[in-house]
Amino acid sequence: MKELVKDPVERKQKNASPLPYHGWVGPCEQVSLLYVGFGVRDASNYDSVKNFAQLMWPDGHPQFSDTIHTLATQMEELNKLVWLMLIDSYGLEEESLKMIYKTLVRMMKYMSPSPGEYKSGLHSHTDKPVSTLICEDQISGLEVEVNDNQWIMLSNLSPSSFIFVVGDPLKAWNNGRLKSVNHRVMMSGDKDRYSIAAFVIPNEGTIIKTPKEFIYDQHPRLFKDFDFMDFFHFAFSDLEKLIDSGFQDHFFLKFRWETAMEEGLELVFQILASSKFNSCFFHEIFLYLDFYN
Ligand SMILES: O=C(O)CCC(=O)C(=O)O
Ligand SMILES: [Fe+2]
Repeated sequence: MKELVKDPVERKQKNASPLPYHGWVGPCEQVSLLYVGFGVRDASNYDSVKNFAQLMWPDGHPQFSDTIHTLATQMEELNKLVWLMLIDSYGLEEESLKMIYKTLVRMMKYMSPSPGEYKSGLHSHTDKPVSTLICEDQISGLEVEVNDNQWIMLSNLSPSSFIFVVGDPLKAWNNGRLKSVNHRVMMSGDKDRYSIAAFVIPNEGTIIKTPKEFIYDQHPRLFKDFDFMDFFHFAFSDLEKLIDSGFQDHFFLKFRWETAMEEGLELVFQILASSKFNSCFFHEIFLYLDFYN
């Protein structure tokens, strides 16, 4: 990533895409003067990563391609695991959350602000992809809105922590039971922050539908079926919509990769099965969930 950021602008501009938030974004007023991000669509496919690397470096940087491809593949698996936990906790069939998608990997650098400053690195937003996994390089900065305008910073994450963020389409899928959290990046101190996020981007033509099991008298349908790509383009067509999309509220789940299988699954099942709770600590696992019932 450090090498990428040093590339000349003309080369970074080659990381372009017709899809929103898929390409290079340099420091700018709309996002943040501290933000730099690169995107690799379909990053669990080796050729996509190789194509990206060939655009960025004359020698194609095989080590970069191998690393990002491996990471993307594993993050994709981890995301599938979380989806399975969700489906299972609701007692649904796997089919109920099945879609064809690509994993978009974004590599981000947030530059440290001037001494003494506490400055935005990424404006507050909810995620438009179905779900997101984020890992960071030990420099904190990611904040979550837990109540109206009350933010908590996710700090001291272990190097093996991943943060799972529910996107607006996942909230729509389960009729608003899971909340898509409003989050942002705030920078202070003298160290730059690096993070990598894997986003689930359904293929063209995917319709997000709420299964009938989530719709009943006390919880009438909240969202119409919608075409993911239409929504995605619409959400990015105007930055204001991103900042205040009305999809606020919370669902945040952070857990250790290694423990996810054993303790994590168990715990998540238990917690999802019970309805009244706000937060819960268990070993390295932190869950922040807020159900409306
Ligand atoms: O870099 C991070 O920690 C968060 C990035 C993020 O929220 C996003 O790209 O949607
Ligand atoms: Fe985000």
